[in-house]
Amino acid sequence: MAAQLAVLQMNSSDKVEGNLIQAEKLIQQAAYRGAKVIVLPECFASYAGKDTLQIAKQESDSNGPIRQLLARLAAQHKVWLIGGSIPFLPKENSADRRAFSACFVYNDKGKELGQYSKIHLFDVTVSDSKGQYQESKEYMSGSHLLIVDTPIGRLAPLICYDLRFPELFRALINYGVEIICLPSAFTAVTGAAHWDVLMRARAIENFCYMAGADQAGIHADGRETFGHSMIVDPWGKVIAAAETDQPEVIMAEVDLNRLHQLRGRMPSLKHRQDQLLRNIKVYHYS
Ligand SMILES: O=C(O)CNC(=O)[C@H](CS)NC(=O)CCC(=O)C(=O)O
Repeated sequence: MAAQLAVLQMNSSDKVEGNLIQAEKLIQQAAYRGAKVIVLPECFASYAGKDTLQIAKQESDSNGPIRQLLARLAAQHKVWLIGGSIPFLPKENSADRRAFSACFVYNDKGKELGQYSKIHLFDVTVSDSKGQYQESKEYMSGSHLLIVDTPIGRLAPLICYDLRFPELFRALINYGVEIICLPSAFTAVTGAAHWDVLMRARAIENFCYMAGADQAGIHADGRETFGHSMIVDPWGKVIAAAETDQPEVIMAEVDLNRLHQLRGRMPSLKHRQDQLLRNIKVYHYS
């Protein structure tokens, strides 16, 4: 059964209220156009602000206003929401000074199913106006994966920089995942160099759909994100992409029959030689 998957491209500021209005408008648009699953971008509620820990504590349980809004919108529009990322600090970690960057997932009845917290943190030097990124200053790494069985397929969220770690995608494929969602805030510089290639590579090597919801444009601290939100099919074809660097809804059909047909015709996932590679002999002449 083919069904609609949507990714939202946003330009989030450091003002929560305006961002939530932007997110709600785009969710409404996507639902109106028939989306069954909607993916929000990384830091959709607040980006490049100074409120990470404050939001993380406010959202420490499902009564947090942002988590409540996502649950309400999912039920109201009867859509699954892959909730981008928000800062999150569970009560048991309340003494910590850093948060998790968490993607909360909601089914179409508004039930919060769980969250994935970003594992790989972007401590990187980029030749842009910000230069030195140190995500680990504000965030801690997550330590689990989340997989949900949705009406359009078995789906898992990862977040942004995770895209550069192919082993993480393989771990998900080993559990039968068919759609990998990537809430992101790729920098304009590294996005221009790698976003398209990495998104297509992950889709090709795992025969999965890739749904990248990216931040776009200029943000509160002057940093620029790449946009180019896109949906890539299991053959590596970009089947839907943002046409602008403005907030917009990008949608495509997911066809699981085609995904499994492709995996059958090119069973590379079955041809893996993990066992051999684990104990492989290596001859190194220098
Ligand atoms: O820190 C925050 O406030 C929110 N998090 C982000 O914007 C994160 C870390 S700075 N951005 C990325 O991970 C970009 C990855 C990327 O661009 C790449 O892998 O090339």
